[in-house]
Amino acid sequence: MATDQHPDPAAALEPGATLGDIGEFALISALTQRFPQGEQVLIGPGDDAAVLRVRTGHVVVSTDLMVEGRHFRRDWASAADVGHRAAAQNISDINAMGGTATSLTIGIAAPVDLEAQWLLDFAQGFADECALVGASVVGGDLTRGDQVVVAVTVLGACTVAPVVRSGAGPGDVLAVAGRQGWAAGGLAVLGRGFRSPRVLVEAYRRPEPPYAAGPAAADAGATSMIDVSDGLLSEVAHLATASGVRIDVRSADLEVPEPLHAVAAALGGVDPVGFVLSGGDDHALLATFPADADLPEGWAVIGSVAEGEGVTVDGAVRTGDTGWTHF
Ligand SMILES: Nc1ncnc2c1ncn2[C@@H]1O[C@H](COP(=O)(O)OP(=O)(O)O)[C@@H](O)[C@H]1O
Ligand SMILES: Cc1ncc(C[n+]2csc(CCOP(=O)(O)OP(=O)(O)O)c2C)c(N)n1
Ligand SMILES: [Mg+2]
Repeated sequence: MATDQHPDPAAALEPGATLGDIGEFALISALTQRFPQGEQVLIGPGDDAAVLRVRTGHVVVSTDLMVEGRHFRRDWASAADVGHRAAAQNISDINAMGGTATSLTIGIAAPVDLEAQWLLDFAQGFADECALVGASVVGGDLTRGDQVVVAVTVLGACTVAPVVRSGAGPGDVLAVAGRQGWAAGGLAVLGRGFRSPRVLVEAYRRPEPPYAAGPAAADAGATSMIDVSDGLLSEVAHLATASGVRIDVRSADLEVPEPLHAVAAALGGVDPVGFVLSGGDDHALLATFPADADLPEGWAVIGSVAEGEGVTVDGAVRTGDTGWTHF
């Protein structure tokens, strides 16, 4: 529902045309034309704020930033990949509460000499990822910056009570859903200047969070849940701390895909399980369930919850990397 319509500059975009060539309002128009509006949207992009219809008694909200050079590199991923990732990492936080994303806003800072096509491809990737869960981009902001920075806010809804980090209890099992460690393998490969194994590089560029697994876990009685953005062990530690329990991860139960073995060998014989234990960026889900719960499809047990505190791997505290930290 854009009210400030301009001709779509993508239709006649000169090759290499920059943001400076196109101008702010034509760019906003071109961006919003890529964002279809769902039936929950009463007023979408184009006014001072969006207006949404709320179906449940509560709204789930999360926000995440992506900074060029830190979360992505334009020479390592296409604009569409970065768009997919920006949407995915936000939608995943709603998934990790057991909810479903409904609407997102997207703030973008970008250099004046950035190719306009990059921004439009980014928007298309973002919109395509949102479409996987039926969410709409309902607004945003556009400003000049020295590097590309993307700030996304996502709103969602839960049909049952949200699954928080603090509900794990002794006797529960720890389970994972989705790929874990693949993106870290891809990042390691790109960091060494290689482009294969392709499946890992693609996993880094475009994560595939298990969007159905969050609501399914909530329905199945999950006692706590979190998504893996930083690293499996550091996210398990968040569950353990918030819940006041000790969580043990059984390394033999972790799936280590074949390409990770190949990368680990190529990197001089490092332990491939390390990618799974401390890798981020895949947005797998971790949840605890009562021991007698029927785990929904896609979930696999990888550990157990006991009285105490902290995280152990095979009963021992693991020294070394547990996940990404910014400071
Ligand atoms: N600048 C901030 N102001 C307020 N709350 C914040 C800020 N940064 C992080 N938080 C909150 O701290 C919690 C942990 O943040 P974070 O580690 O980024 O979680 P996630 O991995 O789910 O994105 C979240 O509830 C988040 O909303
Ligand atoms: C170019 C590049 N270098 C390194 C990484 C790895 N990396 C950067 S931030 C991050 C953790 C997740 O980001 P964060 O901002 O902490 O997300 P949040 O936990 O708030 O969801 C990881 C694994 C990357 N994705 N891209
Ligand atoms: Mg965050």
